Amino acid sequence: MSSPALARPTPVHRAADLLAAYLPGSFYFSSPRGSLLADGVRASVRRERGSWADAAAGALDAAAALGVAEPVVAGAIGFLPDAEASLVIPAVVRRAGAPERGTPDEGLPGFGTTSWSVTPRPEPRAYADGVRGALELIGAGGLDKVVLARGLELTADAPVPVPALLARLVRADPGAYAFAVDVTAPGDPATRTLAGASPELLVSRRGGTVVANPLAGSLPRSADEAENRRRIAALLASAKDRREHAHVSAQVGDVLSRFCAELDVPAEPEVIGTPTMWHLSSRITGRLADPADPGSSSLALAEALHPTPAVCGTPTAPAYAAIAELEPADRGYYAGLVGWSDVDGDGEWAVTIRSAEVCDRTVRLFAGAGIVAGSDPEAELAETSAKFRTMLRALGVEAS
Ligand SMILES: C=C(O[C@@H]1C=C(C(=O)O)C=C[C@H]1O)C(=O)O
Repeated sequence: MSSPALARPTPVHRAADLLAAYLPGSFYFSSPRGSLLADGVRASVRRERGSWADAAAGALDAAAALGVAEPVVAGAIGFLPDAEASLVIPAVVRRAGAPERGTPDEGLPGFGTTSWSVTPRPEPRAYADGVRGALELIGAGGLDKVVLARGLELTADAPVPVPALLARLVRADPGAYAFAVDVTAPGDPATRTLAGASPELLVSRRGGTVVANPLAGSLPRSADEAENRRRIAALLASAKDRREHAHVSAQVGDVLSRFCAELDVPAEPEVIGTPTMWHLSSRITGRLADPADPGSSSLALAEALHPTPAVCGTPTAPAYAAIAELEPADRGYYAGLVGWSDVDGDGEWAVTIRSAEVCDRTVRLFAGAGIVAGSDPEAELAETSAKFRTMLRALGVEAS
């Protein structure tokens, strides 16, 4: 329960208006809790050493001292420990409710006339070989789970309209954590944007209440409802998927227990669906021991949790090493985190999966799958293909 001093003003904007006002260079983030659109840069958050959360707290305090009402830090952090990050204190922040569900499809911007060239990196066969390599590392001991990803590089015949892409992502799944973040790096030929619709909440914090919702253990969604019921039952009954999931919920629970006075980790996962996938899911809730501690901000919690075994593996260090050995490309912002955190420490951070980096006519995307003893290389390859569909459909590359 937040005290009156912490209460946010009622949003004055409609969710659809915020989405329509997004332009490349803005920051957009929507979730079942609400939407946020941020424009302009009051300050960039930089760190020499130490955590992003400490750097962000310093920047938020400096903005508050200058009289900025309710400053927010917003942006994304890449996968690797020393990865690139794009975190700013925006000049203007607008908030609205969650995206409305069931909006009619007319007026949905399309990519109808765009033709694409699609290059898998690596080739699907090489990915399946990588999964075999991961199974060997697991068999040798010291590694229980590793998440292996593969990439696609797409080139369109015209610049990709990121506002249309974002609108299509939100329309396809209004319950997703949808985002678009400017991640332009020095040397990029044009604005580079990370956009996506993630099903996975890394952590959210409101007052003293913390929620994390790790996912692991997946099957593609079918067009046939009877088949979907079979798949949901199969996922719940699969010992391999349960093991894959248990690594994640245990680690997330362990990390949050360091911050929480009360913590509820469900004994059993449930199944959640996206328009393209089914996932085993654990909604973990807790109450912070000391919500006033700056070390318990939503960004500090997110950094403590990242990378969970949902995107890296268990134990973390050998999983990082296995990814460096077996994945040919740097993940960039994929499998990192995206979100916002305010001056009270409240905020939301999602895992940057089902995402792509878009720069002019090129799109780079990744999808991964968790490998444990008993994983089948062909099934893992098929799982990554299914996970690509979230972005490919939104880009109009693949018919739904
Ligand atoms: C790594 C991805 O997804 C993650 C891996 C999952 C799995 O292995 O079952 C499920 C959901 C995500 O936590 C991805 O979408 O690229």
